[in-house]
Amino acid sequence: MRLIIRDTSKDVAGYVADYIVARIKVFKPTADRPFVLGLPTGSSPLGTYKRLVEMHLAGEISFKHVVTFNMDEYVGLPRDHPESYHSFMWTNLFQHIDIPPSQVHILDGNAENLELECQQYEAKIKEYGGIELFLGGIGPDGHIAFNEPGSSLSSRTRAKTLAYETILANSRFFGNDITKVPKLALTVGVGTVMGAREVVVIITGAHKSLALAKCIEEGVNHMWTVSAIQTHPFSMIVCDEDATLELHVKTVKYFKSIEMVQNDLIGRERMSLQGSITSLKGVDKARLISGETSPVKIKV
Ligand SMILES: N[C@@H]1[C@@H](O)[C@H](O)[C@@H](COP(=O)(O)O)O[C@@H]1O
Repeated sequence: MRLIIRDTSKDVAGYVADYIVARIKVFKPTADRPFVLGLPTGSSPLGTYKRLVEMHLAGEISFKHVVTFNMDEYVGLPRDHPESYHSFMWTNLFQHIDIPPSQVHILDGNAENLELECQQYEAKIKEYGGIELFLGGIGPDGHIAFNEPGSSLSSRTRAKTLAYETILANSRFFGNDITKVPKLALTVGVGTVMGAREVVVIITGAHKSLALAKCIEEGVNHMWTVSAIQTHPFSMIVCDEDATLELHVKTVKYFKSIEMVQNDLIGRERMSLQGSITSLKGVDKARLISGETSPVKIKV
């Protein structure tokens, strides 16, 4: 797992958007072989979505051959409610880009049979050959999607009762009235997220610093479900300085030094390639294009 630390949440958004765009470009998606992207809601990805829209409008990226699967949705909230995750995604991303609506997948929290809805969602992901890159955010209690503390780390898409802390945190979107926050949600499981070929998690703000520390400095633990990322073969957390407050200085220095060494390798790789990156493939190439990681694999 890599930890990328940027000064501000805006820098984090820029980094993540550039990275996703580079990954899509290198993948060269087609109608028959689309790029399958997992997406979160919340304030964490907002800056990234804004930047993705800007890049699309500037003609730098097309989403025509991108298929998306969102992480979660409230149960019982009308689809057109301003706080439904359907509304969130269309308002902040989908309506501004060229993704065909048929390629957008969001769980239906109003489905008659919620269990069947979840099973079909998993089946659909499988049908597309799995998720190429799952982008996530976390709650202050370290939950990913709506996988609240105590969720099984091998869980799949299902209905979940929300933790009181999450209801409280999300009440800010419902006029600070906790009675208006749905208490149940449909969510992909920790196992669904970790089943993606790559996982990228955004963690910003001092209120997430304890979760970040638990996630990377302690063991894999169902009380901090995002910590399952430690078992993923290809993952990255992108955080801001504020989120590092609870980390040991040694941890911060370690991950910064790894990035420094990698940047140095990128420089050398670029020189030896003399501007050509044609010999590189897939993710290695994306990481080189995004300008932040090296095509040379380093065990971290
Ligand atoms: N289900 C969502 C999560 O997917 C999200 O990561 C979390 C954090 O939201 P924010 O980014 O606004 O802090 O909120 C909700 O609980």
